[in-house]
Amino acid sequence: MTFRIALIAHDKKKDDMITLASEYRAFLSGCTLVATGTTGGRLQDEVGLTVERKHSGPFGGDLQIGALLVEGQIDCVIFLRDPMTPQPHEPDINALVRACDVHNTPCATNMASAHLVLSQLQQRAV
Ligand SMILES: O=C(CO)COP(=O)(O)O
Repeated sequence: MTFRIALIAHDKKKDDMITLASEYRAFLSGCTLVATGTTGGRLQDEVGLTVERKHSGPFGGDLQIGALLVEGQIDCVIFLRDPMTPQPHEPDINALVRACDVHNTPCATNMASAHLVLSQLQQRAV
């Protein structure tokens, strides 16, 4: 079984995303991955993952991923949000998280929940 996973991280959480993706690299390399622009670029360059890159978050990337999710093309969202820094595209961020709730799609917004979700999916993929 293969999963379609969206990976997104705010700037101060991008190092955490790289750490997370490196830890789950073997599993993630067997998944279909989509990411916002800058996050996706780092995942490609630093972890060697193949990632479909959407626009950067402030330029609509969260909305693009939200649209895919609404169309049933995303199984899980890992969205490492920065709760300490105001974001210019806060409405887009809220729209994506809301879409996850509307469509009952797992959405991990911090490292602890991301580990739980990815380890569970990894087990199911075997
Ligand atoms: O802002 C983001 C999510 O809201 C992330 O966008 P980037 O991956 O392009 O930095």
